[in-house]
Amino acid sequence: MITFTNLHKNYGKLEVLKGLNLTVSDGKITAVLGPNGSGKTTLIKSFLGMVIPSEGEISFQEKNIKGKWQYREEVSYLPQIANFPKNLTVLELLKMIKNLKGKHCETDSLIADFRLEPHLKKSLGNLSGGTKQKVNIVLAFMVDNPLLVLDEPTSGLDPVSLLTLKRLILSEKEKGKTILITSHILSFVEEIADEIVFILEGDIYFQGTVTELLVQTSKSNFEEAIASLLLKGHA
Ligand SMILES: Nc1ncnc2c1ncn2[C@@H]1O[C@H](COP(=O)(O)OP(=O)(O)OP(=O)(O)O)[C@@H](O)[C@H]1O
Repeated sequence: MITFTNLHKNYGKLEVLKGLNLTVSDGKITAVLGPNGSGKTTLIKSFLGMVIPSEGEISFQEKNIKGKWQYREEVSYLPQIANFPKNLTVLELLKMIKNLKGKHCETDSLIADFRLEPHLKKSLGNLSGGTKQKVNIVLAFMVDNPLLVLDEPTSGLDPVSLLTLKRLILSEKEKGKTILITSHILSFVEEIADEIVFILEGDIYFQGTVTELLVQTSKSNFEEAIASLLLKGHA
């Protein structure tokens, strides 16, 4: 379980998170939604220790994470933007990361699932955006960790790869893992998420299931329900 309590984050004068309170339950897929710039990545990076909150507390499995790093060994993270070294090949990068992890890493099935074999000997700098994202996905899923934090994993993927990713995430959930995800692909979120968290104006504007969101917004479909939340933010 991850708990954010009274989380504030300012970048200079810009107040991004304004006393946010959120609990992310174990064994569920929780999707964090919100307009561009609402603070989704900031929230995720605060949990990972990559952004230092201005105020507030974050705990993981009931322990405050402040100043700690060991908990990160239980977390697999897919960053929104992967900055790969351009001159390495895909295979070289995978080998390097496997060595650094020092844990068992399972890449063969992921490479096959995402049809990456033809790209293994290519330099990362020469890959298309979608293929780079597939490498990013392999890196995030290759270690068997109980918590997966996925920042825009759908970015640039074609429909077949999107389906492969969806199946992969659901199979990880079946193993009892906790998945925290951001995505702007609403059909994807609607299909996989157990819990929707909508961030607006620096705080949680809605938290609940898709069905609860439809009831609260009096809309008949998920897209319209999200649009109505977004429009409130622009009102
Ligand atoms: N290191 C930084 N320094 C200054 N401002 C930042 C920094 N990181 C993020 N911001 C600003 O904080 C706000 C929230 O950014 P964040 O990336 O968390 O949003 P997001 O909800 O993930 O957006 P998107 O949907 O576009 O990915 C934005 O206005 C962004 O420009």
